[in-house]
Amino acid sequence: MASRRRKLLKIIILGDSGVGKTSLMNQFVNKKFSNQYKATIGADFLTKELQFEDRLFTLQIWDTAGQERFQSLGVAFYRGADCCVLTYDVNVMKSFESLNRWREEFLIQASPADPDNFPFVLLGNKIDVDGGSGRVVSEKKAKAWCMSKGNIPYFETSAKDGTNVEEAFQCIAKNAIQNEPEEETYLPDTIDMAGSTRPQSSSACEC
Ligand SMILES: Nc1nc2c(ncn2[C@@H]2O[C@H](COP(=O)(O)OP(=O)(O)OP(=O)(O)O)[C@@H](O)[C@H]2O)c(=O)[nH]1
Repeated sequence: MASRRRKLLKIIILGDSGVGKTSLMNQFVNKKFSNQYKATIGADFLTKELQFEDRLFTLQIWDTAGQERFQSLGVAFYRGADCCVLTYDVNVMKSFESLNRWREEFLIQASPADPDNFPFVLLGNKIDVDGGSGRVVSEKKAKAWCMSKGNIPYFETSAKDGTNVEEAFQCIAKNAIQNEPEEETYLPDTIDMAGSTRPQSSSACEC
């Protein structure tokens, strides 16, 4: 039987410590959420398969450490990324103010061929907290920032109740697919990736 090949898409999630990067990834891949906080050390990834227009893809989603003392990622880690997900907490102004730094850091480390057109997606997380009464970053302010950076797609999410998580990752996948060059990285169908989960299928979005 002919082996079908899956194209590998590398997604990197960046943002301040505690904004919910790990939780967003777990909600998307495993449909699970935990209230407990466990700091990410270095980076960790989960994978998920998806089908888009008759082609199979494997999303390799890298969750990185927000805490400076746990950041130990070199240039090699960032290279080859197909989409970068910037994340902040809508209830914490400092996490929003850090976005410029995270974006710059990514562009320096990954040095994409066309930095002006590299796909970023912004997630404003924890919109569920206190029914939204404690938020300090308005949607308008976040969208203005996105516009100033070349119209980055923006989603307001809750990793806790799942609001917009599927939609956001569909958009992330679509942007990653569009960014992937003709020379593609493929995975054989039989590969067993350490640390990965058994993914579910889904299709990409219109974003
Ligand atoms: N209410 C609420 N809590 C959340 C949400 N997302 C994450 N949390 C909580 O926020 C805390 C931090 O979440 P993490 O996902 O570990 O944050 P992180 O950005 O990965 O943190 P680092 O590993 O330090 O970079 C945990 O206690 C989560 O349960 C959300 O959407 N709503």
